[in-house]
Amino acid sequence: MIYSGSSAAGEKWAQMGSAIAGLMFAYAMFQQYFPSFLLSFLEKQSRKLMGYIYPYITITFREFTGERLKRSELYSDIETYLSTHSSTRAKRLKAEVVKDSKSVMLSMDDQEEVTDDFQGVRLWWRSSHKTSKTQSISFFPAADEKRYYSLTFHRRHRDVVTASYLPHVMETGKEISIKNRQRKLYTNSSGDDRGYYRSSLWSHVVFEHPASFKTLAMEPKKKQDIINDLITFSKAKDYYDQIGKAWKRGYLLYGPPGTGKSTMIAAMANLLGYDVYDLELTAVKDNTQLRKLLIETSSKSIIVIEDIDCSLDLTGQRKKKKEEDSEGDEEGKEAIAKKMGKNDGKDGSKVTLSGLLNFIDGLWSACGSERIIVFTTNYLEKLDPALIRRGRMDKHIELSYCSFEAFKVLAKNYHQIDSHELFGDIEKALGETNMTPADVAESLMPKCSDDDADACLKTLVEAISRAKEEARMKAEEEEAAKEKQAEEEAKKKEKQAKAKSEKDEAAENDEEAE
Ligand SMILES: Nc1ncnc2c1ncn2[C@@H]1O[C@H](COP(=O)(O)OP(=O)(O)OP(=O)(O)O)[C@@H](O)[C@H]1O
Ligand SMILES: [Mg+2]
Repeated sequence: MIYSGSSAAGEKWAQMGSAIAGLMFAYAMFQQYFPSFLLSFLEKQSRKLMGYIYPYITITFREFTGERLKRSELYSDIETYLSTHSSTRAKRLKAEVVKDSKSVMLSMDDQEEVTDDFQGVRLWWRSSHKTSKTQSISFFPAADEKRYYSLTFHRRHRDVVTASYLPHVMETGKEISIKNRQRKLYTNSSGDDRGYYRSSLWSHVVFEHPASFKTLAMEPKKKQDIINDLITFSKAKDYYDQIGKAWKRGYLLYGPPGTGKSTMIAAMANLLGYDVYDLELTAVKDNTQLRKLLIETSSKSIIVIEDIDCSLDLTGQRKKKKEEDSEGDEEGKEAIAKKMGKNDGKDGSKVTLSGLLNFIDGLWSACGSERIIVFTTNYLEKLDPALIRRGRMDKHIELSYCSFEAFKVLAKNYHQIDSHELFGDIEKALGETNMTPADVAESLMPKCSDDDADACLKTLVEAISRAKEEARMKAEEEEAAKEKQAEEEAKKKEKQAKAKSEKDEAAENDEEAE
């Protein structure tokens, strides 16, 4: 239980404060007139005396610790813990919006004091801040103001506080923040777009994509298989520890445009409650920046690199490598990739294949945990085998043209129907034509308020037969082009043969004349 700062405690502390001030003054007088051995004796005794009359211990928890001014996790946990425990009691509160911008989290304002009871122990929490007195101009406005929480308790409860109370605060704080977590969609901005020095490499917006596995059009068995894989991964911390692998998993989503690759990433994030880091490789300066970006990602996140084949000329690097280096050892790879990196400089990014491979599966990839890396591509065959080998991309998922099973999911999403007389025709037509789920979805979407399921399904049947006709014409055109090419080649060959025979004849005539 937490109560707001009781006046009894306040008075008690005020009295103690004046007693201490008196002692300090007396101590200053002693320092002037007494020899040092007597001073140290008196110091010891006064400390003992202080122990009797002021038996309280205070622990301070600062907001920022460490060199990189990283916000202390413990501070955040305490803040969240006190937000639920103290907001009903404290009189001055700060408000912050959380979770889908629908709820507000209240936390203690500065200089506010609350008390908490834990296993019969009374504790006092106080939030304060110190403003730096230096006159220097700072790049970091936040760094001048140092916030901290102080926790005061009787020294006889020291063991309870350190062994049970603080872990309880951390655990409860973490639980509450997971519940309130507002998920984020991050993107990496190029260096110039960023604000002042030392700001994060990532910028973010709230992640609110409505996609889910329920609405994703796909064969049910395949879908369930992916869901099971994801859930198993998210619960496998101990297993990954046991087998000595970093707790991460790579997915490669491939298939033609409009088959639901991006939609599936959103569904994955929604299923697991992870943040999404959409990594734009072309905006990454070099391999060092790529590593920094990786370090700055949080756990419980999905790192996405869309259209990996377009992001960098990775295959080109590898091909060159193969030409120049037949051994295929790791060092060779590094050297060639580095060389190619120089060439890449002209289009703004110096990220190399080697840098990317290290990002996914190197030593640095193990810092942080519970991360999923997803690559998407339209052309699987364009990718370097090193990039998509198991361990880097553990699970390869093909998203292909709309099957009848996938269509049924879309029909249910868009019109809440499980069957219809047109389903038979649609099943037959979809079996004969390649149509993406995006195209099917577009036909199923009502175009005016009068459009019902009947109308939309008819539109779809028409769209499929149009697509079939287009595909037939395209195939015919291709066939005609092929025939034309073959004809031209035959003509060319004939011409060459004729020219050769004429040349031979001329040579024979010359010989005869001689
Ligand atoms: N399998 C699917 N299930 C549900 N909707 C889908 C599916 N595939 C595509 N769509 C719909 O089509 C649109 C495009 O899909 P999406 O962006 O996921 O395709 P993509 O595979 O990422 O394409 P690209 O390769 O061009 O990036 C989405 O808005 C979505 O509504
Ligand atoms: Mg996409």
